[in-house]
Amino acid sequence: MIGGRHPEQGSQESGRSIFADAEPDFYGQVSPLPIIAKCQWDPPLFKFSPKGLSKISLSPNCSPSPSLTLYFIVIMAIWPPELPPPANEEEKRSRSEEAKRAKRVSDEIDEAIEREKKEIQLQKKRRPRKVLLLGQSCSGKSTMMKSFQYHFAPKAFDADAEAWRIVIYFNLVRSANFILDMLAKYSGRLSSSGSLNGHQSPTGAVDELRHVRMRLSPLRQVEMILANRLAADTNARRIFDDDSPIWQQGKDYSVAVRGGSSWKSTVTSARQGAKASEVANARSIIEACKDDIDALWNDTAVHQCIKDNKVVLEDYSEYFLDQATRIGDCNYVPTPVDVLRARLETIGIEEHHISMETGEKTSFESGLRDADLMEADAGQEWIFYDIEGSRSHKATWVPFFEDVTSIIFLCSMANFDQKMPGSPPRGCYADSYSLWESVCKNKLLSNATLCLFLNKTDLLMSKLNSGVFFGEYVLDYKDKPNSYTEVASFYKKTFSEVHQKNSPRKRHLSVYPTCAIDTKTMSTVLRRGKPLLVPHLDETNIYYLNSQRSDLAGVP
Ligand SMILES: Nc1nc2c(ncn2[C@@H]2O[C@H](COP(=O)(O)OP(=O)(O)OP(=O)(O)O)[C@@H](O)[C@H]2O)c(=O)[nH]1
Ligand SMILES: [Mg+2]
Repeated sequence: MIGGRHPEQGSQESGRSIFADAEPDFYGQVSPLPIIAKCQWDPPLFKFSPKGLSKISLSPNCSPSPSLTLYFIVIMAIWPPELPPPANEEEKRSRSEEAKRAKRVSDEIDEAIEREKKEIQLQKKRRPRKVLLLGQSCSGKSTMMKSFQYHFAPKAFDADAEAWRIVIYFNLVRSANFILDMLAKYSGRLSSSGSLNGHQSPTGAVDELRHVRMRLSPLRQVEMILANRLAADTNARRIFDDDSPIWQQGKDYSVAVRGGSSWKSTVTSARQGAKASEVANARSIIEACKDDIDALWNDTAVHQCIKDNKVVLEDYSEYFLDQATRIGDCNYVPTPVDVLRARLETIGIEEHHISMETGEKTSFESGLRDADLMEADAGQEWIFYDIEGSRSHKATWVPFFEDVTSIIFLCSMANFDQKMPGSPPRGCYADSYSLWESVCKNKLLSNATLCLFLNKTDLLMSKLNSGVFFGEYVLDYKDKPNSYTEVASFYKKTFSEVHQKNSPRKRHLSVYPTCAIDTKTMSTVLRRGKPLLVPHLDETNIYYLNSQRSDLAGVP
């Protein structure tokens, strides 16, 4: 139905008609309001929408006076005029035919409007959704991206698992060698009574520990092979940090890749030749060493040494060392959690294209508000820009990302007791806080929806439970209770205030405590946008490392 009255009441008058030959782009533009009719004055000045007087819209090219506007409003209200009853049968028939024709035109216009609406919606949907991942190094950006892929593009995730296998081996071997280095450093303190730093090894023999170290010596070569395999094929860099003592920094070097996902195809493509046999060789050495790695890691003297000397292990080390026998098995196939745990440092800006396979709802687009959840089509493309942690600070890249739809900022809640290198070094909490502040106040990013993921809830919990005091490192915390709920609430409150104070415009901020390696809770966050909000935190609902450490299934 178009116009103010039904067409049967009469619609035509010579020279003027409210029935348009209305092409949707009558004014050479795609209008969000459906064009329903136009006045056929020459030149046409107005177009009307079907929803009555309130929705009359003007051609962008004309600016009529208020009296002229009023005139058209009145015309719309009274148009078309009442016609006198037909004088004879022929006139009645002709009017009826005219009405039918008008109805046909009306229906065609309705259909065109509907088509136009659908097309616009489709175009909006087809546009790739762009998400910027920001945060300190090691805050979990790449892991969050993998988690998104795991939930919404599972086939692509599975296809990548083979490439991650090499990273997993590398992480395991690197961790074992790190422990060996630490023991070498403290071997001077191996006392004649057979104890390490005064702590008796459960085997009762430090000699046995020495033998284990000797049997694990081929792992040096394996580490080099895997590092070269990952690095050489991928323009990667190996970072040698000679100045930092490895037993404190946990990083004598790390391996990183550049350039999105291309490294995965290069790593998996070489199935034959020298490189493939090198990797096969490395695998059999790992298999031969797996029980010794396990024995080393389960030696209480090793753990005591870590504790006494405040040695910081990489986040992934405990997990992979716990899983040494499984990973070392010749039939080992990486699990999703193994892939999420695998660590490969990002260099520069990585662009990841993820094509939605499930067509499920995701909460990412809308700033995680329930009301706006997006029903994505299968095939919907997402582009994640994963920015290297240290680069996140230098906002030179910002102008390239003005059109991103969402920003996900990851703040690790577990590194508050560590220091960022630099001169002078500053605490990781302060560093993340200032990075967040600069993201919030950036005008060029002000149109993007903002999500803050307070990540590594599991590590925060185990750290607080082990007796590390948050208030000792973050003075603003004062003497509040050293509990997970209080600390997480503190993070939420202070970071929300920073956003409120600095955002160039009023916008919604969603804050979520997350554990990026936990597939179950991440499913809730990513799919429903309704995870465990900090004010209502229930500690029992949050996954944390239990005594077995490898059990990830304990999330209710
Ligand atoms: N325990 C635990 N580990 C996590 C969590 N999130 C990430 N990790 C681990 O932390 C390590 C670093 O995560 P990444 O995702 O590589 O960090 P990133 O922010 O991309 O770091 P850069 O690439 O250096 O900028 C990986 O080993 C992850 O498996 C978490 O919530 N809990
Ligand atoms: Mg990364």
